Amino acid sequence: MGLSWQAVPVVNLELSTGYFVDIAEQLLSGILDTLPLQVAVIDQASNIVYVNQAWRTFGLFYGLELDTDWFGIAYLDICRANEDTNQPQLLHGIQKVLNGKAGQFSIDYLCHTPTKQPTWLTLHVQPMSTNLADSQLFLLSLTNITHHKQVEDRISALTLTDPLTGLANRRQLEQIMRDEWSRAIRHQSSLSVMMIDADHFKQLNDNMGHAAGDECLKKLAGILKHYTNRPGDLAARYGGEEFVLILGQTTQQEAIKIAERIRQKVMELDIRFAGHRLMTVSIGIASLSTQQSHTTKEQHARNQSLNFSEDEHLLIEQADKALYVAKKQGRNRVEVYDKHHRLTVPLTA
Ligand SMILES: Nc1nc2c(ncn2[C@@H]2O[C@H](COP(=O)(O)OP(=O)(O)OP(=O)(O)O)[C@@H](O)[C@H]2O)c(=O)[nH]1
Repeated sequence: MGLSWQAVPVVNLELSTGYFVDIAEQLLSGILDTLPLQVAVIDQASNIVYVNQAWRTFGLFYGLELDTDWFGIAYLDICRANEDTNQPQLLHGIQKVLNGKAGQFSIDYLCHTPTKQPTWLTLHVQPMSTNLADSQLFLLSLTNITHHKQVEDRISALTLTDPLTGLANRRQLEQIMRDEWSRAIRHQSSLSVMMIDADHFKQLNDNMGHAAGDECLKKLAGILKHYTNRPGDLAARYGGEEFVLILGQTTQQEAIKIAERIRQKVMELDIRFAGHRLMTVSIGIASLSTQQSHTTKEQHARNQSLNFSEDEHLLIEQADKALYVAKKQGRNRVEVYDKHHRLTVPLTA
């Protein structure tokens, strides 16, 4: 028999209770099977008592048949078998709801199926207010949020990346600098920062044109990327024709070697402008040695009011001063922050 919303109240009056329940069940399962989100009902032991069509369809990606008998399978066992990201939090959260210790639980997690691209899902579980069964039932839903996550990732890449060179932008540089600075202090390890500036770039632009200037910056960025491959390293465009490298667990001596290689590689690009002039870079280096990070850690311990956010900019400021000296000394050279102006972490009185 066909069913429409208008038809329900009219036929309702003449229906026996059993027949009405039958129609209501059809209507309900029709609604649940039409939903794009995956719905299951589980009992207190997490055993599945109902799944909708979207749930069955998603089962195909695990290599299961559409008519798989889901009933009686413990959902927590499924979670344990799939070593998805956030599995411990997922199990813990569901268990808390089943034990009545939480009113509901939601989590976003990355789900790996053997036959589908990794899929981001939001899992939501909460008790149902129903007296249909002796035991408490719980509604569990899975919503596919992969598309939203991809958009989110794209936006965050755009906000953290320089569009011309693909290197980190200043915002990302500040975040990573903060992390690497506190890591160096915590582990009393070395940390170096390098500031790199293209020489006579105004002249290069004027002579070759702005578009060619852009291409030169991209080539320079490619070299910088090559020397920042280790975890804790970052190459960032600081602005215009100025770049900053963060080199985690890198001593001053190691940073000098890297800087010299970068300087050589830029010359090997053999970009010439204004007749004969070779494109070159000037580089300033500042380093936090293991002793200095140790001292800084002690100072921090002594004085909790010391402001970390002021400290983390110190190396960039010092590298900038060293770069200024490199420019003054004639360009196409590497300078280290002056020994006589050793890294001094500000101490409050
Ligand atoms: N093509 C291009 N040029 C840029 C970009 N950003 C900054 N510049 C140019 O870089 C030049 C920097 O000039 P200056 O600050 O005078 O420095 P310089 O000519 O390199 O001189 P020194 O640093 O002293 O060697 C300016 O002409 C800017 O217009 C960019 O994204 N693309």
